Amino acid sequence: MKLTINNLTKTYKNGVKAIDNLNIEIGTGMFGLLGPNGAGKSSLMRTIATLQSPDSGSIFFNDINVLEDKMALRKVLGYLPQSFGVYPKMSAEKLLDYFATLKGVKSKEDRKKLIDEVLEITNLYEVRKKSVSGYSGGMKQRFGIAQLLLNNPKLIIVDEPTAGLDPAERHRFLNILREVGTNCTVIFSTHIVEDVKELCNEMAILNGGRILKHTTPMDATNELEGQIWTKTIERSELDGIEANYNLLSSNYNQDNSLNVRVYSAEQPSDDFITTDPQLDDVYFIALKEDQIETV
Ligand SMILES: Nc1ncnc2c1ncn2[C@@H]1O[C@H](COP(=O)(O)OP(=O)(O)OP(=O)(O)O)[C@@H](O)[C@H]1O
Repeated sequence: MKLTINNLTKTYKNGVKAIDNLNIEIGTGMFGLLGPNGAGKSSLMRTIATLQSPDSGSIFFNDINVLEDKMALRKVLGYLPQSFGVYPKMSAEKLLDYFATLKGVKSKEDRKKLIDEVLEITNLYEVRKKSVSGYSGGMKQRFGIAQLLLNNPKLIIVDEPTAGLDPAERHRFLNILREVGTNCTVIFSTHIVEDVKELCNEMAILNGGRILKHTTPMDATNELEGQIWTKTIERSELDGIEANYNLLSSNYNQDNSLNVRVYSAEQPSDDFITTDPQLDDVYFIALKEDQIETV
């Protein structure tokens, strides 16, 4: 399985360049697309999902020319948008039956088998008779996965699916995605670094419509070994640290002191100690370096 994107560019009518000459290759497995608000994640995903056209560039999924043959891609695509809109007052079972009919599953028996299967996978079987409009946020997201599984997709695109979920629901959702993502390409967008760490074997950091880094979570953190330094400071010292060092993040402790994390090839000063690099560090470094370059 291979998704290949070359020189993709999209500028909206208001002049915002949401995708800027983007090139990437994505293989089988869970791929995390990490980026801040407005980075272009949804624009990229909608373009891959054939819901909007780019200005230029090409997208291939295996041998399907996505921009030329939208229908061929749609047959193998499962897409969960950022917001699904309002669900009708219909049970999950009935709504899935409606979607399966739309997707061309003609036999009632086949539909029943398929629907039971996707309800089991998404842990919704017990609540299949309940109205989807009354589901919690997490259940709705799992229902979104159930509906996209109906056509046995080879390419699954999920746009910020964990936004707004409580920790238990988020966990349940990620576990389901992990299960369905073993034999296909799953592109998963998020601004939560932890999601990528937990779920993805490959990742890219996106900002300003460009790929800043394409890596694996493990390689990315290994690369920073020995270059992340920490110390505990008082709140009043923070401005000085920010002015003198490459500050990545600061977190409050219970006693209102702060733990700061600094990026430096050498020990910044005697009172800093090295610490294990985290994926957050990778993300902050990529965004900082991009900021410096674009200034
Ligand atoms: N239909 C549109 N018309 C004009 N500008 C748009 C449109 N959709 C998105 N944009 C702009 O394009 C840029 C990229 O937006 P996009 O929604 O793709 O980013 P994102 O990474 O998904 O952000 P978020 O995490 O906030 O959803 C932003 O500046 C956004 O305001």
